[in-house]
Amino acid sequence: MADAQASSGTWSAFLKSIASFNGDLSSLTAPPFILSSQSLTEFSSYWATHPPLLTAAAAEPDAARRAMLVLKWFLSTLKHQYASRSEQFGNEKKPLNPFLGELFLGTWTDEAGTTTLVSEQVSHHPPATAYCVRNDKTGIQLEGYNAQKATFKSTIIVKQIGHAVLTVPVGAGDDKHLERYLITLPSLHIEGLIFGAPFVELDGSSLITSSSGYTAKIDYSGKGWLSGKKNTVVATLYPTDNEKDVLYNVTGQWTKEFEIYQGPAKKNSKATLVATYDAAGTQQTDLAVAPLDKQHPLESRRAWSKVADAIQRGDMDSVSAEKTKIEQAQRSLRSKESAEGQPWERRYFNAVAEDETLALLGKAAGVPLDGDRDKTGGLWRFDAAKAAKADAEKLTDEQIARIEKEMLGQ
Ligand SMILES: CC(C)CCC[C@@H](C)[C@H]1CC[C@H]2[C@@H]3CC=C4C[C@@H](O)CC[C@]4(C)[C@H]3CC[C@]12C
Repeated sequence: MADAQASSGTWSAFLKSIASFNGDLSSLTAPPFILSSQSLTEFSSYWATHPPLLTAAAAEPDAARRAMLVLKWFLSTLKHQYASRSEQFGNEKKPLNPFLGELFLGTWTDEAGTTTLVSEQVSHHPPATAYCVRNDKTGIQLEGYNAQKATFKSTIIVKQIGHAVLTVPVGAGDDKHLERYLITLPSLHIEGLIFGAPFVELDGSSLITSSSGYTAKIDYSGKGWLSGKKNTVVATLYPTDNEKDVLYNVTGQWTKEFEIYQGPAKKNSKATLVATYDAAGTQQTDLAVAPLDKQHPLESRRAWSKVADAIQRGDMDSVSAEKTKIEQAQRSLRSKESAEGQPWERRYFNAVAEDETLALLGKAAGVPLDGDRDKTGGLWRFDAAKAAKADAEKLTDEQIARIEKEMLGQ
């Protein structure tokens, strides 16, 4: 509390500044206690905090049940995606604004096998992060990208732009194929701003549409809405062409517990209960990240280590000095690139002209065929050949020093 007291002056100045802000979240100058030493590239890891849930659909023979398991996994990610910072620190924080080419790489190892994450900042203007999560045992893959559009109306309102695609290898023999799920993202707003303890609440709805012909529609609400409880979630799963034929429904809170029932909600009873999920009680698998000295120089924690240290120490002069080094190096690199007509080459992703999944499912999920590329810098897709090349690369000490100088101003 002493902290909040001491910074209450800066907090009201901060509130005034966001009331007149222009939609660019990275331009907000937040008071020290709200600054996170974690960059947005790290947030991609929230998609697989429970690899056994992510991969569960691969072993399920029934297509409708697979769609239900995918919905369950998606809902299980929400707590970490949207509430983990406020639960850990007592408030949401302002993440570091990634630089173009920033990477976040890691591995989960558990009963689901080995699951790897690559996350890359693929666009700077507008800022967009792309990611790919791959599981070795099942061949399940999740890829996607996202950007945010913020507005201010009593509080910070954030619309997520972008989508994710989950591919699940299913069937046997002649029927072997990849089932696809196109996933859209909920919108959110910040609550608790005037009390100096901001946290995320989800609102609106999102969809998961599958190539097997099912759609899940997920509705989000908070305190003072339908149920009056915060972090409320209600979902229905139905054949994409008949929203009235509800096969499963979900009700609960994405930070606590939710139940999955067979059939429409009006028939919910003990007898129709299919599964329950305890978000608070389910153990997550920790992501293993290489030690700093073994990381690529553009990996997030290594690249931002001086800024992060300064944030930990509360040394705001060093924070801004160290940030400026990276920002200036990035600016001169961009002008060099445009002078030479050589744009920055993404390490794991390509901006593609069109995409099969969007052609197939985009309409049902409300995702435009071009993947909103004007707002995300591209329709970004993972490139396995690039990834294999990147993973095999060995940098010499000279190369590392050069990257650190040219790209990070070190
Ligand atoms: C703390 C307040 C006062 C400052 C504003 C912080 C803003 C920039 C933060 C608060 C919550 C954050 C969001 C929380 C969770 C996610 C899900 C993740 O998959 C993509 C990024 C995204 C969508 C974050 C984007 C940045 C965000 C909107």
